[in-house]
Amino acid sequence: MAEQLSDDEIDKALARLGDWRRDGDALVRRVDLPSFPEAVAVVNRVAEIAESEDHHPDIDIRFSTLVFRLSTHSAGGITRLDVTLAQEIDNVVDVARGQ
Ligand SMILES: C[C@H](O)[C@H](O)[C@H]1CNC2=NC(N)=NC(=O)C2=N1
Repeated sequence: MAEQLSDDEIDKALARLGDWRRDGDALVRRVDLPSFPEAVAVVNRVAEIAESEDHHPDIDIRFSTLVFRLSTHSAGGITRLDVTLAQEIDNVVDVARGQ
């Protein structure tokens, strides 16, 4: 089972994950997409990745704005699984934006 990262390890991960912040026991990123269908397409792609890894984000969908919250429930905090998923979400968002 993945273990909680230390505060220092989380800070180092956040330095690489520029669009993410820490909120207590979770990594959080807000993403603004141009439209609702594009936001849902990002959610669907992230859902595929989450299923394949058996590691699932909390996702808030409000029109074309998404907020992802990543935490490892079984560990009670942030683990390497959350850092990996954050990077993968960044990749999905970049592709959706054509970057
Ligand atoms: C049984 C299943 O493997 C577990 O419930 C998985 C599913 N997805 C999960 N997702 C997250 N974010 N944390 C978990 O601890 C977790 N556990």
